[in-house]
Amino acid sequence: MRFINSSYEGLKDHQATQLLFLFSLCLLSSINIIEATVQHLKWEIKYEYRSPDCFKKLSITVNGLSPGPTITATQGDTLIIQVTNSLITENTAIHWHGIRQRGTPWSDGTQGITQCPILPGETFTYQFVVDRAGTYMYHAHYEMQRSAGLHGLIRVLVPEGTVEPFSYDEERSIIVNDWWHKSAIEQSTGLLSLNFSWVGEPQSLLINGRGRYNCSLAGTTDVCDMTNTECLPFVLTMVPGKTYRLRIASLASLSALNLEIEGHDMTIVEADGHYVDPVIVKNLNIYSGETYSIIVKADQDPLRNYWIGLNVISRKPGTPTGTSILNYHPNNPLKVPPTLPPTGPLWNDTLYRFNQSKLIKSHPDHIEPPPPTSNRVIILLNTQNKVNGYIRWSINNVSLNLPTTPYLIAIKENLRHVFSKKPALETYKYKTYDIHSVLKNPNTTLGNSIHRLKFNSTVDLILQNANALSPNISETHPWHLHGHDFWVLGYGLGKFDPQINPKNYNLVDPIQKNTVPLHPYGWTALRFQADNPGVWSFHCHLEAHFFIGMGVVLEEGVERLGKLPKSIMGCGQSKSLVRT
Ligand SMILES: O=C1O[C@H]([C@@H](O)CO)C(O)=C1O
Repeated sequence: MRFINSSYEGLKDHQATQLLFLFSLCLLSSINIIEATVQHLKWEIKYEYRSPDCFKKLSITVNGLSPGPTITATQGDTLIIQVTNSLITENTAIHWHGIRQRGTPWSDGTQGITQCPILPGETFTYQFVVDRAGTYMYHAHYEMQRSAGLHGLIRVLVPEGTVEPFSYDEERSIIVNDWWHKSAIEQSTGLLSLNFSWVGEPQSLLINGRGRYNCSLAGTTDVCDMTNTECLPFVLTMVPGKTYRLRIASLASLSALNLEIEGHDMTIVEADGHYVDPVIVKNLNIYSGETYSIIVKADQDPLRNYWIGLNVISRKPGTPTGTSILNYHPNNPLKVPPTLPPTGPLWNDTLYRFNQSKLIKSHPDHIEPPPPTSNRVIILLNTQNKVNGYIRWSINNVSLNLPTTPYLIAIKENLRHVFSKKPALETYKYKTYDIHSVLKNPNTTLGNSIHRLKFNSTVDLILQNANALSPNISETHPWHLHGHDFWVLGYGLGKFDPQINPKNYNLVDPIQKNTVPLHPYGWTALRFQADNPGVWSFHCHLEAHFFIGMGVVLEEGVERLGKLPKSIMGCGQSKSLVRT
């Protein structure tokens, strides 16, 4: 067992238990010696001025970086991440997106759900095992801090000696996201105002934290400077003839994105930590919260550079193409390609996106088939509504309002009265709902209910899209499930028919994911096993949509958990628990 920068001192009880568990694994493993590493990371979260697209703005950094440092670990490693909140006036919490947190639900990092927020000046320690190789991400899960730049990538490598079902010479990582010049606070205040103030389309698209705003639009050179080296494009250098694995993560707040590498095919080989039956595409649609690995060959004209273009899809674009340079070594990295950057597919070509979603299947040698039937089917209707004049998003006519006492603590410590159990999700009568029309009465209610799933049961979640508050608008919503992967059984356009559509589910080789798109006016059918004791949110990964209610909270097997760490407590009614 290797220890990186580690020390036993100061470990909490549950941390010690986990180490003991790792030791036992080493002892028990007489055939394969499991080499598990414990990595200690110390992070400081801070506001700092940055100019990722030439426009100077406050960004949230991790140890001075936005995007934050990439975490690289090997399957089976334990990560101990000590997060100090130096935001001065804001709380924070960090979610490890795609890591299932088996046995450590209190480290999921969802404020209001699994923990109290980390107060300014305080330090909170996350500890968890990365139990499956793949590409994941981390990001703030507090208010709208993710869109201020608190995000980064997690690479979990396969154990030494394990062969992946594809080969490459080298690998690189790419984070894509959208960027506004209005702060996250301004955006969230606008969303919570009676006179709803919507931020609109992003000013820039960033690739590895770099974009380019046309400063002549900014009106003043004080805040926008196109000679600032911070906004030089990201350059991906490739050696002619070599093959590359690109790990791509979307940390967009709002935009569905399309990534194209001019003149180069992409072979999709991994999605959300699962191997894909390889498919070749000209460009990749990627939704907020998703990760992919693609294989790209440097097999084009080595005498020139090429554009990597990032475009908004699904919403009417108001943002220029984000660009990076694919540099063929040894050309000058900043040699401008002689062509125009890719403009991507038509933004409103839903069928194109729908068909690409359907292409993603499990790799034939890595199929873990889903249970053939489920114990419970929950249809989740996605609607845009109003509550006393405020715009909200709702699921089955309830708009989620997180309680001040996190659910995990409330359930385990007998404080269940802080939230309601009703209404049960299945009681919503969606049968007569016309998904193609604007609601005549858009009023709905706020709720903080939690939905208990029978431990180890198999659950189908059917996401159903509908028209928003304006006519002829149905948005794309990427849905993310915490604590689990689900099988993607099917996508459809139109209204889900519980009698007919399940007959066409893919039960043979569905991909497993943790984030999946719900296409405009369509449905997406998922199946998962409720086998991870804890409280888990399932929500739209668009920052603004979750912020105004678009999610549900699920619970399973909490009674099986041992004592909760006191470090997650201290807010709402859990204040009294830390005093005792
Ligand atoms: O949540 C949203 O609000 C606006 C619009 O529906 C109301 O202005 C928009 O485009 C969203 O995605």
